[in-house]
Amino acid sequence: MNLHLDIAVDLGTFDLAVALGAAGGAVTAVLGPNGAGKSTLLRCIAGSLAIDRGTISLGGRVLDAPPTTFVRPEHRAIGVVHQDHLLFPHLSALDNVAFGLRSRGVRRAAARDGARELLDRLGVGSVASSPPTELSGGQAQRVALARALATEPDALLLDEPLAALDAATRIEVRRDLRRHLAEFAGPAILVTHDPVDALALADEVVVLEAGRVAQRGPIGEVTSEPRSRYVADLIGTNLLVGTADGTSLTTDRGLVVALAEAPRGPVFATIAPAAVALHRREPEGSPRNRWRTTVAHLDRLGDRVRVHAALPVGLVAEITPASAADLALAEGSELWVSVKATEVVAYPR
Ligand SMILES: Nc1ncnc2c1ncn2[C@@H]1O[C@H](COP(=O)(O)OP(=O)(O)OP(=O)(O)O)[C@@H](O)[C@H]1O
Repeated sequence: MNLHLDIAVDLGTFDLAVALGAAGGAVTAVLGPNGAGKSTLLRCIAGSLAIDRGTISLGGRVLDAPPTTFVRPEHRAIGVVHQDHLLFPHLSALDNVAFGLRSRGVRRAAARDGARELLDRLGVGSVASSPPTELSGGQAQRVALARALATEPDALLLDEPLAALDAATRIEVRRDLRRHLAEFAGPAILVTHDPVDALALADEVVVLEAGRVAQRGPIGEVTSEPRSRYVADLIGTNLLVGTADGTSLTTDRGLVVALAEAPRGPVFATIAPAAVALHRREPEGSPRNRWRTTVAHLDRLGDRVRVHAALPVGLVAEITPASAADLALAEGSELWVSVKATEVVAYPR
């Protein structure tokens, strides 16, 4: 059961144009900054928003293909889990899960049996008779997943399913979700802001920016060769965009960077923040890349300090608090930055 879509939607101030395929049994994470169009994409698949052009099909069945075909949301066999679970407040957890089965014509007793079994499977059987207001965030999210799975959907859509949970619950629900997604035979699309969710849960990643696919592929590939500032920021690495001539690369900010081996033409390049060395005086010896700059700002990140060099150098270095103290770094202070040519990893744009 594969999901295929190639769609265009025009919302006036925003337009979405996306093509993607998601295989049965695979989890595809959709990542992207606020306003990139992630929720709009899910609404199109779920059927709460009709597309303007293109097609959406699931298991070969066409769900939306204007102007001829539009399958209503309740006939799409797609389960949806939202960030805020959206359980019916006047129904118990059990009846929330049974509701979907009832609306598909399953008799009351059988629907409640099915719902009870699912709640047990998801580890929330003990709160079956509680109303949503008496559930913790983690319990409510498990009930919401049970409700989505109850009708045996052909595909699952999860819109930031872990975002409303506290840190400890999030880890627990993420682990359970991983297990349930592994058992799910259809395609699952997971919208998330959190690269940890994508790493833990997804097989494939699609990065959306401004309504377009900026990058896609297996998660390891996307993170090892970022092709947008959004992805580079997400994984915390330096991304250079420029043109290479075989020995060096000139960035779009006018910085010339020596390379150990270089493709020619338009390239991206990454430099790990830990590979950016800082010095109070001009470094001696081998580094071919050395620049005099100032500190634009400093961030403390766990047991590391991230030092942002001013433009046009614009690189971020990651050092220990002890080194930051040795270097007497403060915003505006002068420093030298060096990077070995072998630490610059370039790949074609
Ligand atoms: N019904 C609508 N009419 C007009 N514009 C809309 C409509 N719905 C969403 N938009 C716009 O579409 C853009 C994409 O919104 P969307 O909610 O899909 O982004 P998102 O990637 O899910 O963002 P977030 O991460 O903040 O949830 C936004 O600029 C939003 O204002």
